[in-house]
Amino acid sequence: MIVANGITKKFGSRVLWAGVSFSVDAGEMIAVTGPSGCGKSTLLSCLGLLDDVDSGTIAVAGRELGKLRGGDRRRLRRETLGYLFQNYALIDNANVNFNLDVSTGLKRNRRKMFEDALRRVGLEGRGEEMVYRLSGGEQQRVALARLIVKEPSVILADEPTGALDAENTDMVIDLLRGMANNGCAVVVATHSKHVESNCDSTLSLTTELAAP
Ligand SMILES: Nc1ncnc2c1ncn2[C@@H]1O[C@H](COP(=O)(O)OP(=O)(O)OP(=O)(O)O)[C@@H](O)[C@H]1O
Repeated sequence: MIVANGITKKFGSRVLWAGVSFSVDAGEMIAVTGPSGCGKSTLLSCLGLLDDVDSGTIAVAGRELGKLRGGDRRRLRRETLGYLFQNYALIDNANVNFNLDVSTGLKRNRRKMFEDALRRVGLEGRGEEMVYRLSGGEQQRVALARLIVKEPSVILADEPTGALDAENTDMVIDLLRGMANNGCAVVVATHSKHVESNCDSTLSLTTELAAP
């Protein structure tokens, strides 16, 4: 589902990572680890068409990202990619259900789908609440419910358990695992050994490459 071949990313003269190759199959969940600043979030952004690598290639669902232009990039983002990033990308000034609605397209039985997703993230019956009134951890779980509704083939999760307590951390791990078991390729950037131990494999980035 994801194949990265010899990818390198620099900011100015600073090399974040160089010659990195890995693949993530459908049904697989991998952890991306490494010290703060080593480029985990940047890697997820490159996989998710939010940034570009300097060299090497990335293919997602058989499409080479560097060759995609406007409409094709948008389509891949909309139809294939699911993001669970630190700002959650929620619409604060709207209720929870509205935020789930933006990812459903033309799917039927939306109301039932939303209720089911909210139940699975422990927010049963909270669909009418305004997002700005929710806690950080609750907002993170709304973002997760949005992924459950969207059913993407690829999930890019950046420190998805950062704002959560132990119980909710396990719920997030279980849900991501469940989506992987349903055929999704899941990439999780994390500092948590617990999250890492629940993944199938680990891609470890180091800062050694960044030394001047
Ligand atoms: N657009 C940019 N321009 C210049 N430098 C950038 C840019 N984006 C990120 N960086 C730098 O690249 C480095 C890697 O950032 P990134 O957020 O990918 O690290 P990370 O491994 O996810 O860190 P953390 O674990 O702290 O979240 C940082 O030093 C950051 O300041």
